[in-house]
Amino acid sequence: MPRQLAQEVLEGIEEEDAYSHISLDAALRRSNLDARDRGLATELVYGTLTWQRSLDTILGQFLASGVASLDLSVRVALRLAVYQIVFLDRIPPHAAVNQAVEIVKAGPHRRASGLVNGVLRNLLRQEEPIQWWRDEDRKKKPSRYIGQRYSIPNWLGHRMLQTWGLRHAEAMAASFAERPPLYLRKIEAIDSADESKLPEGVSPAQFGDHPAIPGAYLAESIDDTVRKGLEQGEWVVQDLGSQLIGYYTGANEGMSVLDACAGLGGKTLHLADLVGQTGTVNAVDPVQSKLQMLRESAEQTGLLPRIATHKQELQGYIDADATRDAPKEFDLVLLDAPCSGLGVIRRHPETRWRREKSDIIELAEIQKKLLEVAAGLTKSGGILAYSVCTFTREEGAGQVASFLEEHPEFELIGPPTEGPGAQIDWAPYLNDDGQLFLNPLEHGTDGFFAARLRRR
Ligand SMILES: C[S@@+](CC[C@H](N)C(=O)[O-])C[C@H]1O[C@@H](n2cnc3c(N)ncnc32)[C@H](O)[C@@H]1O
Repeated sequence: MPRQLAQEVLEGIEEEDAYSHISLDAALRRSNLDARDRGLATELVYGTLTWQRSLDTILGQFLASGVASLDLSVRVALRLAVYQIVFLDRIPPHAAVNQAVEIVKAGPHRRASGLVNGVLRNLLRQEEPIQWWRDEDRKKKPSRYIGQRYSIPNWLGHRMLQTWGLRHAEAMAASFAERPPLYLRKIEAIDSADESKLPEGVSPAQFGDHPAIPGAYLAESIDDTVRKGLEQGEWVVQDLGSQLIGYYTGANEGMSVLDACAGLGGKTLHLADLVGQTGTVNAVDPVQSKLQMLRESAEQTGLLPRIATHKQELQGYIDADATRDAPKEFDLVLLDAPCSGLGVIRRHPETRWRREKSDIIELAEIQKKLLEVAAGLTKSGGILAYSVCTFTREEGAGQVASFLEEHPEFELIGPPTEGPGAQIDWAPYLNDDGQLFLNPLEHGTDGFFAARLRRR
């Protein structure tokens, strides 16, 4: 059953451009799989999507006409089986082959089951170690080498190479292919570090021997106790990097905050926590379904009274009818801008195959426009915090540098020295300019960039 579920989810992702986390969540909710099988189905979906390029290279060695010529359901069944055979060691290879053959027999292309059986049996018969990259490319064609070995497009390999050099780029690319840890945030736990009541398998999140991040916890899995805590709104699932952005903004008791691109509200809830009962958070996003989910989580966690939502493009927030009476100047504006999302490809592996090089330029243009609007909504003496979940310079440090050139009324400042964010030892997370740079290799978090600007 878990393989069948993974097959259906993967077909949907490719056929309908669906998002992996949304499709998988929905399929798991419809199924009656137990915790172990849910774990396997999740591993199969994310692993197969992440390693798709490598799986296709391996399959190409056994298919005269290549992988692209196969029908979708056959291609997916083969990828799933190869992922289990080559990348997982707890599944007997023959079980993976038999399941793939059964899945194809039950599908629309049952005549291809012989081909599937033949290809996979040939793979099992292979005596040399399976390799999906060429060692000699490391020196001669390093972008291709990184792309092939770590299953990313060559252009992305090239980007990483330009940013970090070969050795570091390789380590980064490897870390981007790993499964991300599960982080939780305890609601209203900013000042409490009561570890005695933690459920089993949940421990405070910290970097090396630096002090633990208040309210942040690492969980081995979502067991019944954690699930209950999530349902009762005591915890939320939130990556540690995203939690650090909340603290980095400098949000503090009593502030009026604008969360200019609120989305599902991961950061909105944290900001609402940080501003306390006397503060407010206005959350803007053009997508109604996201704001609806934001409101549901805010209700569940008891934070809704501090939050106002506005279904609006930020550009329209300033003068639209719907927001005529809403505040137009804030102590703190967080612009968590739409971006290429290359820092979160562990969680959304399909991004690797959907993003194109040209997207980065287009997104940087959008971010530039949004920054202009966000700046206009920041009070004199107030803070404009800018963040993206990617590592490209155009969308991060480069974007901020060109904003500062055109806006002498803003200055770049380091991490907060007051309020809850001042409790954090920021040294391990900052670049030379005091901007936040987080990544899975060094910090175990998703990849984020953030900068804090003060209106003079
Ligand atoms: C990076 S996501 C935000 C993630 C969110 N802050 C969180 O922590 O969960 C960017 C969001 O910007 C929204 N967006 C896109 N264009 C926008 C615009 N013109 N004005 C405001 N929000 C916009 C998207 O709908 C998306 O939800």
